[in-house]
Amino acid sequence: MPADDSTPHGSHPARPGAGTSDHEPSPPSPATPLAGTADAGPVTDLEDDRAPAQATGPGPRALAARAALRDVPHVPGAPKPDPVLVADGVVRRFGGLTAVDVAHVEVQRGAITALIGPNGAGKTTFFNLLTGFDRPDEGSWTFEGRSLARVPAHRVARRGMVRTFQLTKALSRLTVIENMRLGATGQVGERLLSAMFGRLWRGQEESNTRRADELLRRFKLDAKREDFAGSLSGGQRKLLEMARALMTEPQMVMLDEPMAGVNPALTQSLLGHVKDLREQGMTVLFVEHDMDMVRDISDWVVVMAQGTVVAEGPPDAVMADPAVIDAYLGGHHDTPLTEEDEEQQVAAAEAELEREHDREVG
Ligand SMILES: Nc1ncnc2c1ncn2[C@@H]1O[C@H](COP(=O)(O)OP(=O)(O)OP(=O)(O)O)[C@@H](O)[C@H]1O
Repeated sequence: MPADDSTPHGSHPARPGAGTSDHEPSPPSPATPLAGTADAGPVTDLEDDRAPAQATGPGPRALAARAALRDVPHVPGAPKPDPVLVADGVVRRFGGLTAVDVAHVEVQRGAITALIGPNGAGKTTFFNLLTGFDRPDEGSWTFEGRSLARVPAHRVARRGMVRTFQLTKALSRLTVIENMRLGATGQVGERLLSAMFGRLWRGQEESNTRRADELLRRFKLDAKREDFAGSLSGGQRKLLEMARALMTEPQMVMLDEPMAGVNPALTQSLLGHVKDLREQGMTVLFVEHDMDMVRDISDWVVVMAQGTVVAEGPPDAVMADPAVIDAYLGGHHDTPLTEEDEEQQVAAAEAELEREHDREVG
């Protein structure tokens, strides 16, 4: 989704690696930051982004999340030992197209789960449904055991499940601190002005500003506090989106393509912050095309294709799964034609040529 897309839905080109952004300052380090960085701890200083990744190893919560998932079968819809989010029979149709048809999926509490799949697989639509930005035709889902069906987005956020929201044009024209304050309402995209000036806001302004400033310091955006959000680099925007999502102190954070448009200079910082969310006890579900990031930080991967979940498992197992390779490359990519098929195809083509010739002649 482009940074200025004002809708929660967008279609995104496939990205084989961390993208670069025109907005981003040029990276001082030529090293590929995603290579060999598994579970480096959170980077706490922008200067550190330019240093080689520290091999600090997985944190205690990362180890716990992986241990908890160790015996979960690698099958679509696999039950988890401690699911925080459970979806059942969620269907979304657009006219004749079934964009989402998820029979059953569970997201493990305290883990980082990646939602991957080829373009058009239904990932963003599923995300929008879960977070109340869109309504399904069928299905139900629960968060912390409570139904979220028909709960609007701002209430979903208040219940502890937030998603990052791309910087819309309107948000780009607000300062960084104003964006953070909007995050405190739990819903950035909706009722922008009433959230800014309404009565809901006034009483809490001071504590919200304190929290906003703390988060800006943590995300190294405090120097940008009064700058227009639109002036930030691609990577800084992603940091702002994440910081803003944390204003409501959520239990679960949904990240929509956190690496899209991020220059390699900031990827370490972003990866560190996502891992840090897990270390603070949050559950993370993210949609991402960048497979290096998926491999690096995920405890579990859910793969969608044509609206359904086609595979689940830890990153390495999932990426070696023929069903996943098929989903990405198309079902017939490596099926060689038999001699019979080939003869039939040649015969059909010759017959078509003959018919065409006959039409032209007579
Ligand atoms: N509002 C809409 N109206 C009509 N069709 C839609 C709408 N939103 C999504 N679709 C269609 O639903 C399907 C799933 O789209 P979706 O964007 O959810 O896929 P995705 O997996 O997120 O893809 P990408 O990785 O490209 O973002 C696509 O065929 C898309 O064209």
